[in-house]
Amino acid sequence: MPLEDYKRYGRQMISENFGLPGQLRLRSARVLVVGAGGLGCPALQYLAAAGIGMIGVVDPDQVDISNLQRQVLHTTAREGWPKALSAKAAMEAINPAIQVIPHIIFLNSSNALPLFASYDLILDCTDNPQTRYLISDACVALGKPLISGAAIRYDGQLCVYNLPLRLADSEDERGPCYRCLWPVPPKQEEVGTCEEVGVLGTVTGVIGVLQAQAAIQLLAGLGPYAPEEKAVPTLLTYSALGNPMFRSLKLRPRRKDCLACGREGGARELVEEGDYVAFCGGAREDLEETGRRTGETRVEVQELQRRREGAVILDVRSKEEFSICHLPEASNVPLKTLLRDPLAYIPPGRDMYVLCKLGNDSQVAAHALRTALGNSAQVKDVVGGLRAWSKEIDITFPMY
Ligand SMILES: Nc1ncnc2c1ncn2[C@@H]1O[C@H](COP(=O)(O)OP(=O)(O)OP(=O)(O)O)[C@@H](O)[C@H]1O
Ligand SMILES: [Zn+2]
Repeated sequence: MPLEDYKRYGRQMISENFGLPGQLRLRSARVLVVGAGGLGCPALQYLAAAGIGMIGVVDPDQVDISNLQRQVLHTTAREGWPKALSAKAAMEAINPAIQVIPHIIFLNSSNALPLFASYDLILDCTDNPQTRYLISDACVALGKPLISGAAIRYDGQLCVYNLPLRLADSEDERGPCYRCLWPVPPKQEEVGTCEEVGVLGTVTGVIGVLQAQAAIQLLAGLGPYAPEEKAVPTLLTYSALGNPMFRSLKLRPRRKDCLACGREGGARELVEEGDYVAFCGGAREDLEETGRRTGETRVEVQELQRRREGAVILDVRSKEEFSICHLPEASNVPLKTLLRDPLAYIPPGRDMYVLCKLGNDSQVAAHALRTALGNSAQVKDVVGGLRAWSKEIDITFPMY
């Protein structure tokens, strides 16, 4: 090892059971991180600092200002850069001795297997179910451990799938895979994204750092991953608002009927079939596109602008979103509250405009109101919501 590395990594090398062998294992390791977003950034930052010899970064996306609250490797000055390149620049500034390989691609069933083959360990730092199933199947097919993280709102999860249970044994006994735990994908309407329901930067930070921690421990053979230990696969859950904040659940063994790990060659077949989008319920419609579709009772923001004085405007966003910005004439009834008793919110005989951020929730609300009224055209929803308002009517109206 170069002399200066003794100085750079000294504090971790002197930790119990780490030593020079631990550092050399990190140095010769190849780790792939899929997603350089909220989870990927903190994970990559610590993997780079700890001296993982080769780190691959997969992300097709570009840095946006709305990412910076949690995607801590990116900077305001690098807005518009591919995230993989921005992450590489930040990681090399921390540690020039490591090799960072950017892959500016969307991971899919055609590129996953050849890409994963050159790495020892995979971190799933993505944010959608179809990619999670793909990554897991590819890891099972190639026998790679998968360190999976997830975070939304104030909550997060960490799990090591396909975990080699006895690192010292040649016998390939593994813990469960992602499909063993989640054989059926979540319903699309239950999959809230960070854009829709929010996430705290510190929550993705906690989980991303734990992913890096698990990677370092696995590679260096520390704690439950020490050669003489038998690893116990667990699911760790974190809730920033909870008490306790952390809970650890011991996982059941692999499912014998698992489509991926329960039969020889199953995982590879699944990857090759590449049916992930359909399996997870088909493509999600683009929010803005759905919001643009017009119908009889759907009005454009220009009509709302003309009719706003004296009109009844119902804003169905959450109270938190309403508190960020709203039209002065609007009153706030969050969608969930409205759906419980739509009739309670209908003003007798007056036109009502239903409004939300993008024009999706307002359609659901307007439909419920109309049904409660017996299909009256009195209720109109605003196409494109407040985003359209801020683009087309008032550019000083804040968009978040
Ligand atoms: N199949 C995939 N291949 C490569 N990267 C992926 C894939 N799926 C998701 N990602 C990346 O994972 C990252 C997840 O980051 P994060 O959850 O913080 O959300 P985001 O997409 O950056 O932000 P927002 O949801 O607020 O728009 C994103 O950068 C995204 O591009
Ligand atoms: Zn399985």
